Amino acid sequence: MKRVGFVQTNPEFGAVESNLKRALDLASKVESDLLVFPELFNTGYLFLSREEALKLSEGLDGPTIKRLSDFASEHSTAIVAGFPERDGGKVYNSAVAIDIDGDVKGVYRKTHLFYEEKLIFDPGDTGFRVFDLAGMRVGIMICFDWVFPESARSLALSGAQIIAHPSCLVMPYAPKADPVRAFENRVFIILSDRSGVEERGGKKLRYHGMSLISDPKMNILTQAPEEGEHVGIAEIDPKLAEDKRVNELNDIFLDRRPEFYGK
Ligand SMILES: NC(=O)CCCC(N)=O
Repeated sequence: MKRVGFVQTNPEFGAVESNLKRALDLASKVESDLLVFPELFNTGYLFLSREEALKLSEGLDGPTIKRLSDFASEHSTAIVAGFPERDGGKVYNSAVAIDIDGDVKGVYRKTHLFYEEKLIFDPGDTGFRVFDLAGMRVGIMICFDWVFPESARSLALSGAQIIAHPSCLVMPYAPKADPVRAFENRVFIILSDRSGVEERGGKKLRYHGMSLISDPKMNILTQAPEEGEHVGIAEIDPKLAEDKRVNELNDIFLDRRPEFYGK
């Protein structure tokens, strides 16, 4: 069995140090093998320009990743966390995967940018990736990726037992949809959504929280409320995600007929 969880936070835009501190203080209250932090958890979401995103972005050798890596090795907890990633002149809406010894296994760069993110970030170029974290196969999709069924399906076909879903939900659907994505792929999903309201540059965004952990049969094992900062933990058997059978004659992956599925 493994203990996995989400850390739902309400980051203050641009206040990286205090956002990091609050998230890690919350995370240190639990014992877990894997914790998922929200999309852009260290900076906040409501960037007003690409320049602002470049200014607040960091490489894998930056201070945010260092702090997360130190936490991972001190607590033997693998981490998936969303952050604005700088790579040369590019800036991505990314999520880092860090193993229990603090080893930075890599990043996933958000494939499907939402609305004005298209004016801020470069489109992700990693494709959907599965990482070995704490002895589990963990795939990552970021927020709006969930709308495209191909995201979760690609990760499940690549062997993900768990999908980490760091998010800043401005629409209320993902907490209803993620258990379905879990069921139709027979995987666990950890939705780690931020909460709170951001108001800047004449814009206002309200986030939905409702972080959750779903098992492969659509059971919600734990869920946070819409408001506030919360850690949610569930004890799971990742191997349950390897059983894709519906009954003795049907298997959701062996029965696929991609020749009829179009592009
Ligand atoms: N940050 C995002 O990608 C928001 C996407 C829309 C939603 N699913 O709320």
